[in-house]
Amino acid sequence: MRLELAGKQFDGRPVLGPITLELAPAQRVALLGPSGAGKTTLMRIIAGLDTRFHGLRQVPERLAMVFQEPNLLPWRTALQNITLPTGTTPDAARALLAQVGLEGRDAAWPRQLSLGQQRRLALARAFAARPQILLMDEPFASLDADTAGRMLDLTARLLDDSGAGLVLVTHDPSEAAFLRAQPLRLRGTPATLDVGEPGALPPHPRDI
Ligand SMILES: Nc1ncnc2c1ncn2[C@@H]1O[C@H](COP(=O)(O)OP(=O)(O)OP(=O)(O)O)[C@@H](O)[C@H]1O
Repeated sequence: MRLELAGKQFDGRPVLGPITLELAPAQRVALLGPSGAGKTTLMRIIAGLDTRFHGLRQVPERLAMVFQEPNLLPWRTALQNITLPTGTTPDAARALLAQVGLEGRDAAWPRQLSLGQQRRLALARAFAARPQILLMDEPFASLDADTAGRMLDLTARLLDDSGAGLVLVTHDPSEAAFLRAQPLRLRGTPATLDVGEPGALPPHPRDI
């Protein structure tokens, strides 16, 4: 993936300055920075949800996104929430449900699931799309510590198994460290990316 952003404005107000972000296959990065810095704006540009920017965007064919809100289809079962948007088979979807701790909940409606379970379902749906890069915008926010910890474990395992790359938006550097994502800080107005110390890149899981 390669993004060469010349800049991004909202109503004439510059929010993001020149930013170049390149991700090798399976590379993991975390976008950090204070509230309002432009993390979600940058993520939406990477995801292709915001095309009103100056610059160049090259992304692989399969991207999947996990938001803070699970964004499930309310009138579809847990299983259908995986199979319908991704085209994956019911058997593969059941296997993913089991991996995220929702074994046997195929027929549950989203409203019958807790927020933590809904988020795990959204995570299963994202991995069902067999993404080359997973985009996550504060996926562990507003969960209790236990549930957030379990989601982090699960995400780490699914990333290791799939070899997908990661762009994570978070306020919490420890989440980035846990997922072995290189911390990138958005600083200034308009914001640019500070890639930190050279050599700060954590080892790739396959190299450990
Ligand atoms: N649709 C929009 N229209 C106008 N301004 C916007 C829009 N979306 C975001 N902004 C502005 O762009 C700036 C960056 O917002 P953004 O949501 O990207 O920040 P963030 O770093 O993700 O913040 P947080 O950590 O609080 O989620 C903010 O000043 C925000 O007010």
